[in-house]
Amino acid sequence: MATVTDPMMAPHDALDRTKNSYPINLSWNDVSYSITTYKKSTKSYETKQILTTITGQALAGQMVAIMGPTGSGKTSLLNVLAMRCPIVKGGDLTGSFKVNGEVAKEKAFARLTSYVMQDDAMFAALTVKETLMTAAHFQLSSKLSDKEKEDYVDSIIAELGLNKCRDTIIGDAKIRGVSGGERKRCNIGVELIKNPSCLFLDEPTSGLDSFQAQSVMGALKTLASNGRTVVASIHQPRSSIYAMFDQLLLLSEGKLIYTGNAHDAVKHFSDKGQECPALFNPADFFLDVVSPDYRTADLEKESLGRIKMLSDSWAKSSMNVVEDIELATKNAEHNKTLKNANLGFQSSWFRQFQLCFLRSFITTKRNKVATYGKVIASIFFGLLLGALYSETKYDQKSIQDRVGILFFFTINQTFSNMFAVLNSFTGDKVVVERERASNSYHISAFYSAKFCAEIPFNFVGPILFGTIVFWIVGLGEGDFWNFCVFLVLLTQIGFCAIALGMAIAATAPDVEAATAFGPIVVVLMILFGGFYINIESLPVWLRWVQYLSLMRFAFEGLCVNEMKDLVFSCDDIEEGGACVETGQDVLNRLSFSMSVGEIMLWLLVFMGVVHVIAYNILERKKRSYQAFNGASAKKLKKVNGKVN
Ligand SMILES: Nc1ncnc2c1ncn2[C@@H]1O[C@H](COP(=O)(O)OP(=O)(O)OP(=O)(O)O)[C@@H](O)[C@H]1O
Repeated sequence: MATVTDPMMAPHDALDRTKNSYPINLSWNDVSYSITTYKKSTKSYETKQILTTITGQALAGQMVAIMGPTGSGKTSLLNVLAMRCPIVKGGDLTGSFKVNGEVAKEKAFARLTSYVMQDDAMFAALTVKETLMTAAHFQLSSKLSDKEKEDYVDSIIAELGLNKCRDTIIGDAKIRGVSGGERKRCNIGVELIKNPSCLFLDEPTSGLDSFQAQSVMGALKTLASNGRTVVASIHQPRSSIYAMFDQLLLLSEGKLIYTGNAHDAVKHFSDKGQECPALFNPADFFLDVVSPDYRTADLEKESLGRIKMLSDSWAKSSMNVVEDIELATKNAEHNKTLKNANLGFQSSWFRQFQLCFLRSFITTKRNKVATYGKVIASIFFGLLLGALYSETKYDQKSIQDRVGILFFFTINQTFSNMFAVLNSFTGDKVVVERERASNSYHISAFYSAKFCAEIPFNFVGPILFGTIVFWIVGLGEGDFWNFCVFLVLLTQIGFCAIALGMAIAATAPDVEAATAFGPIVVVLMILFGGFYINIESLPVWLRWVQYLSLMRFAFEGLCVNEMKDLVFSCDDIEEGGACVETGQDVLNRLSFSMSVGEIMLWLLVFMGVVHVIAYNILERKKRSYQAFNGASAKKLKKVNGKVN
């Protein structure tokens, strides 16, 4: 077993993963959680009671199961115990929760604990080893060598039985990767990296077959045996898994039915007249007894009556108390650790940037279809467009051709860059949320790394496309300097579009919302782009919108670069027709009056402002959690005027 420096303590305090130096004992009393919402149909406030006066404890060295039928409040209770109950409007959390007999600070507690969510949030293109190594670089002290970190990761891989798939990518619905069980174990491995003293797991066996479930729970039991506190919500454990649990907390309809020694539960139920048949899995039996049965009115009445009897009798039971004082005395020393836990980051900002950059870069690079597809499509469309506009000369017809092709460049450059980042950035946010909860990095390091990693792959295609078309069509009179300015403008437009994509992705709650909102933004920018309607023709009260349109200035920049020195022949004009003799006349007609330098500066400012907005949105989206004693219920009162 690897020995590694404890991430929370002095860097040279050796810590053996086979034992836990900082035991954590949790106790909670009368925990209730409700959500009050305003129902338009009844025009009144309704309170949904999710948890009702839950009392219990989870001690170091124990594996605790939170069981109950679906919707009984398992995840809600787990969130409360992990101090990660999301703030919901109208949410009210009351009761007390103590760590080693004392009230704990959320950040310090988060440092010593890990939470394995039900949905595995990892980068699909990274292998199991790369995923765990990245977590190790984020979570372990930078004073450890890479070799030490690798040994540590290898020990976790071995412990979780992931050796066979260590170099297989995680995968997702689109790319085939590791199996569901391996994915789940890898997710647990990520949370084990910081060597937590206490581990919360939401349905760790969901989606696993019976054998895989047994092996995952076996690994967790070993962790608990090493002095850690393991609390897991679990749906229907097989009997051998149930036998691993030391404590059982059984819920039904948000109420406590039993909490205490898991092996005494059968006797407790028997005392209440609910006899578990011989050779029956106790877990199955408990769920049968505490599940409401809505099939018929009679069955519903009978089952709800039984649940009420069981929960009422438990509420009156003398076992339904927790001794905080005893826990506090026992663990006074360890509370120093909790108070003095190092809340800072384990690696420098630059290292965080480097790791986030590498991860994003690898992710994009491994998406070969998209990467090579973009290059091939750029060459193909470049040649096609080149062929289409190859007859463009310097006559009057060519004015429309030139303006048209430049607006096409503007749309293409904005669209392709923005949409590439919309998808990838929105997907990344789920992982980022988990990593932020474990204080892995500054969000600024992630944000800037993501932007930089997007550049190379989104850069090549459009530049290739622009180069082919420029030379085939003979834009800018084939002048090399003009070509350089053209490429700089294309690059700037691409950078601005990436920034815009990041801002939309940061705002949108998910990929669907981002891809629905993205086209609306693009269409608005096209309308105010100066091609379909002259900017001088815009209603005065709407003119300000043009300053928000990337395309308006991008298009002006490309037009000015192309047109400023051009002279057009009037040979193809019919007699009496008006002739536009110079490129400057075209610019005047389009109401474009800025110089290329001014436009480049404007694009730079646009990009900077969008980045600042996007970054701030992301920064503010950090999840905050519900405090005890109804802080957010007051919020509802304030917002809506009254609470029932
Ligand atoms: N934010 C919320 N707003 C309204 N109701 C909620 C909210 N969160 C949870 N609930 C409700 O609280 C109850 C308990 O939910 P919870 O997810 O804790 O149950 P669970 O036992 O984990 O269920 P499952 O086994 O299906 O995951 C459910 O009826 C759920 O609909």
